[in-house]
Parts: sequence; C-alpha cells; structure tokens
Amino acid sequence: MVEVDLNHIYKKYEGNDKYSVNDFDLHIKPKEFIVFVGPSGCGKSTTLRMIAGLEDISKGTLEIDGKVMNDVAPKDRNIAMVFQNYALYPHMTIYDNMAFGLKLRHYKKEDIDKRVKNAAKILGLEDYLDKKPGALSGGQRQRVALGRAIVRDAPIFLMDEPLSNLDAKLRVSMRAEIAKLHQRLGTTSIYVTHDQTEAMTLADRVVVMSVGHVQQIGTPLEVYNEPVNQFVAGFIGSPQMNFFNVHYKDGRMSDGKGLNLEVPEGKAKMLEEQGYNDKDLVFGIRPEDIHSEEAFMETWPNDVVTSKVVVSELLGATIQLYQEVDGTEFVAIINSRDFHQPGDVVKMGFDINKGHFFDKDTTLRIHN
Ligand SMILES: Nc1ncnc2c1ncn2[C@@H]1O[C@H](COP(=O)(O)OP(=O)(O)OP(=O)(O)O)[C@@H](O)[C@H]1O
Repeated sequence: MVEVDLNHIYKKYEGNDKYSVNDFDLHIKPKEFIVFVGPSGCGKSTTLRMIAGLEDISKGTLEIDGKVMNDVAPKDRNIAMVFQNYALYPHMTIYDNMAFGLKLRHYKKEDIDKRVKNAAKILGLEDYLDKKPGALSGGQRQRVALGRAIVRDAPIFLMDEPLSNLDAKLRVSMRAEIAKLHQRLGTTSIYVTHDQTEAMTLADRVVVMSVGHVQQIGTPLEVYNEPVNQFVAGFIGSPQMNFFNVHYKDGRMSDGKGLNLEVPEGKAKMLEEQGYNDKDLVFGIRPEDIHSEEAFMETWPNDVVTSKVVVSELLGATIQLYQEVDGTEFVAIINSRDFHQPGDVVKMGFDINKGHFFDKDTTLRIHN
C-alpha cells in the first residue's frame, strides 16, 4: 500500500494574480481515505488534479512512496481517477469500457478478462457486461466508472465528485458502496466533494478548505467537535451551527436583545483567563444542543430562551424547529414528541457547555 506526501504545495494558474492553492501540506498514510471538502472554488479539484499530474505544481513537492512525482507524466503515476461525468464511451459495451485502459497498456487478453470479470463481480455488474452505457441507470454507469479504476489495480484512487450527477437516494447507496469497496480493497483514496455529509461518512480524515487555504485536517469527529475556526464550525454539520454575536461579561453573555444567558463556570473561567471579559464574541451552538426537555431547563434555568417558532420540519424521530427571538433566528433539533407549529411560543434550553466561543476578529475558536 502506498503513501502520498503533499509538501507545502502551491498552485497559481497562468494569468491569475492569486494562488488557487496555498501551502497545502498533508501526509496521507497507506490505505487512508482522505476527503477534500469545501465550497465551490476553494481549490479542492485543483489539488486533486496536481496529484493526478493533470495540472503542474507551481511550488512544493508531491511524493508517492518517497519518490518525487512533480515531473512524472500522469500515465506513469500509477493512479486511477474517477470523474464526476463518468466519461464512458457510449458505443462500447460495459466490458469494453472497463477493458479499454488495460488494452491501451497492452495487458494480455486473459489477464484483462480476469480483471474485468472480477471488478464486475465486486460491483454487481456481471449481467450488464454486454450492454452499452445507454442501457444503464446513472448509478450503474457510475459503478462502471469505478470498475474502470478497479481493473487497473492501481494503488491510489482519486475521485472528483463522483456522485454529484446522481439523485439523492442513489447518492446515499453509492456512498455506502464506495465505503464498502474501500474496506475491501484498502486502496489509498482521495475524494473531492462539496458535500459535508459525504465527507463525514466516508473519510478517515477530512481536509476542510476555503478560498485556496486548508482550514483544518482531522477525523470527522475532530472537525465536528473541535472546529479550529468559525468557518469549519459552520461548514461541517447540517443544519449548520447557530451563531450569535454576543457580549460576554462576568459569567453572562447577551446579544443586546432577547438572548441573555449564564455561562457555566468552566467556560467563563476559560474566557476570562484568556482576556475575553467585557468583550464582543461569537457564540456557536449546534441545533442538537438546544433542548426542549423540561428536565434540562430545570437544571439550567438561567439558560432558557423564550422564542417563536417560524418553521417546523418534521423528519420522523426528530423535528428541526426554526425559531426567532427578537429578530435573531436559530434552529434546534428536538424530539418529535415535542411537536410545535409555526407561531407557537416555546421555551428552549441552551446547553452552553457544548457550545463554542469564537474570537470576533480572528474567527478562531477559543479553547483551553
Ligand atoms: N484552468 C484554470 N485557469 C485559471 N483558473 C482556474 C482554472 N481552474 C480553476 N481555476 C481557479 O482556481 C480556483 C480553484 O478552483 P477549483 O476548481 O480547484 O475549485 P473547487 O474547490 O474544486 O471548486 P468546484 O467544486 O467548483 O470545482 C478557482 O478560483 C478557479 O477559478
């Protein structure tokens, strides 16, 4: 199995005055599943394409198993890539589509046959080998595209938004198939997506990017529970974390309107020790850390907010309750037993200990 090193990599496209990728520094361990995630234009595809050799690296080095690859041609990097628009040949059968890359590389006929049939078995495509892509569903076509990568037996898989052309339901099932495939083959994989759910469910480690810069690298739980800054906190998680502009003073925070809450001792001490007493801050709390249970509100009576329901989305076991307090909106995920209609006035308990404070200027998370 193969490791990949991106050492302080930069990319500037010809004609642009700014770098599209800045100081990308990452060591990818053998068998790791890495996901680059971030909004459109953040530089994730560019980074992937530099690894594949489809774009030049402006500065820094790319190493595969300790060998510098910057000037090695894409075909000699031993990398298999799956694209968003599967790029299948419409006039060829599924068998020939999967065999094509191997034929170009002059593999023996028997070897090709063995590899294609094995990949078809892994992907449940055995009954479709004689068909043309036009006869297949979107999900099946995407499987063929994966099959083309599998037959190569390449030690590195690169995937650029491979599921984004599929409908929502198919995306979820293909996501699970990709996870299973990775468990089975153990190929070092790099996957690009703008969908944080895909990133969280597939990755061993996530690289969160924004406007050409890596914001945080960590396991899905690390980036969820310990975001380095407000961008990561807001980007990872759905619905997204609620943010409030508050003023903190002597164990309380207030937004100057309907929000005036007690800050538990530990958090208050942390803020004061770092010089944040009597300062403006951003407070962030995830929807699942806002509670409707009486017992919670009795325990923390000074962290209860009275709000008005704006939208109530019933998801089954839970409801996403969008609410408003003096013009400030927030969302809570609560048990659907506590169902409420728009217009209802409700009380919600904020679990401040689970929340995060961010420096207003640097946007960095304040922590011990
Ligand atoms: N061929 C190119 N020439 C000039 N600039 C480019 C080129 N390709 C990408 N860029 C610029 O580089 C930046 C990063 O683009 P990139 O495609 O890597 O982002 P991305 O995160 O993959 O976004 P998306 O999900 O929209 O593809 C963007 O500002 C884009 O305009």
